Amino acid sequence: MDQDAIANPAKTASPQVIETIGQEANNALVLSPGVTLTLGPESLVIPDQLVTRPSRSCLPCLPSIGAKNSTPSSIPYYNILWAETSEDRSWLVVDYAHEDSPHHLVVRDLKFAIPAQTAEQTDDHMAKWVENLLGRAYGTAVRRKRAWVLVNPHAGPGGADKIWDKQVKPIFEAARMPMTVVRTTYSGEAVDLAQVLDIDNYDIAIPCSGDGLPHEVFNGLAKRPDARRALSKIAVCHIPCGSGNAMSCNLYGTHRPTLAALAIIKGIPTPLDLVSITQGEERFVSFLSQALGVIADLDLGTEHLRWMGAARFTVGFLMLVLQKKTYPCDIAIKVEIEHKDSVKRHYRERVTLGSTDGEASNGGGQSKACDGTDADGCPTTSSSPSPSAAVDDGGPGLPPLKYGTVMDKLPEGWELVPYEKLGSFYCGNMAYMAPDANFFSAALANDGLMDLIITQGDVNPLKSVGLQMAVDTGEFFDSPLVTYRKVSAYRLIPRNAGTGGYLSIDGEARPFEPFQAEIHQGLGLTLSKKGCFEAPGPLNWDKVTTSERLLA
Ligand SMILES: Nc1ncnc2c1ncn2[C@@H]1O[C@H](COP(=O)(O)OP(=O)(O)OP(=O)(O)O)[C@@H](O)[C@H]1O
Repeated sequence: MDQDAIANPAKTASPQVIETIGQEANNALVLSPGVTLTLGPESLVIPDQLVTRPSRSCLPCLPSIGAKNSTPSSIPYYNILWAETSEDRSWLVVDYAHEDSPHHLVVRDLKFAIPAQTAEQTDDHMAKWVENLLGRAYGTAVRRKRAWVLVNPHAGPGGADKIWDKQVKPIFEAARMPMTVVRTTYSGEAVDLAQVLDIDNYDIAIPCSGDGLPHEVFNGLAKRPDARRALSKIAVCHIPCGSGNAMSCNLYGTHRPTLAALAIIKGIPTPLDLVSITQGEERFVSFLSQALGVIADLDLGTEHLRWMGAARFTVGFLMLVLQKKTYPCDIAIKVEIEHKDSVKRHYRERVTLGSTDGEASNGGGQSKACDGTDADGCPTTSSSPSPSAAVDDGGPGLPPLKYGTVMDKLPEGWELVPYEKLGSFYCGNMAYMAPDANFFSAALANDGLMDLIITQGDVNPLKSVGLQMAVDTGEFFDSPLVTYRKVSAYRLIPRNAGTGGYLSIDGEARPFEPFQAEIHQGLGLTLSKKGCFEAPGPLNWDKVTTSERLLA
């Protein structure tokens, strides 16, 4: 076969009717003798004749020349975005994402001609082959999800417009996703837009932003008269363009926009717990975290140090711990799992071990809130509801509040405990709060529980620094300086409310005033890679088994 024919199989002298090979009828697509596209176990195998390798660079430290235009010898199914034939079946196009550098993916087409002589069974075989390929590429993920995209041009360090245009949009286009794109023009616009969104026209919402815009989208959906349907119909996703990007880290295990885009294309629906917050007369939802104390001050109180870049957090942290700053407040907590060992056990029981590769996944869909005494030994949630609490009437709006609002009398059975020397109150719904900041390592997507961390402020500064470093090493959970509990509701009253202070909810500043929180299991919807968070879980959580065995 001459070189030209290899490059363009349509030019082969004697066109071949496409045939099948062996028993794997729909796995092989023969383009001409010896040129076969094969559906392998994990990837699409490209015949040697179509593989083009980049020329090697003269210096090992430089990328190979033409790397972007090369065709690999196989394409993992996960990277395949779409495949289709032209109407006359003379062309087959396979679109795929190719990670040609550690920093981004490039979308490219693989085009080649099918021999001219096509019979009816050829058409049929080809359609089946393409369907087979797409089936392997998408698994149970919905193809061509209809996306409502929001781009915040001011997110994080800037550049969300460019990230969207240059890196993300081409990948979504290659996956043939129908899209409506909106560029936000003012703060709060995403709330307004989500409130009136025609939810029957879309499957997913994709903020290209920090964590602020997903917070707004959840809240816009939550404000609708049909809030429950809207929140369970529209999967709120995230393209990371901010500086923290917690949502993307947890759901897709990355803060790189192109990898997040691919994870969204292949993502599977995952119910997500949402937390109702009441403050004054207001009720809104939180999907990520609530913080008061050192963490909130670091997040919101170091704006004046922004010129330092990421160093502002280190400098701000050192300033706070040297002052041994404390944040006196009163807190009533509806604790569901009190001890760290029980938290680990709860986590472990909801994690399913991958049967073949041993990979752990905290399989959210099966999880169940501890709302009664069960095998876990979880305490019962027997507190009497507050006067304004209502029985869930199954109405279309947000679920009624079991424990009323912050304006109500304290629910029966709740006790306000004084925390004179609080260092940090940090409540989380997801594990990572930023890349490499896995604060809530036992968090599950929809166990109907919030993870609550409390630390004291009057700690030796060196110990505080060590504690911060323990977040990086994964030893934070086990630190004796950390109280880690699973809770379903709480009320927090800062002592010096109204005097200025920082309260951060999903990373956004809220008035430094009393508020109450209550979780709703699986009220929201998102897409994740495996139906759970991409976080490793508490260190040594398997050791619980050993101690339990010893106890037994
Ligand atoms: N066009 C706009 N002009 C001003 N503010 C906007 C605009 N669009 C969105 N916003 C607001 O920007 C705020 C922050 O958004 P977002 O989380 O996307 O970025 P970020 O806070 O910079 O991210 P990070 O906290 O990770 O650095 C949100 O409250 C949102 O309402």
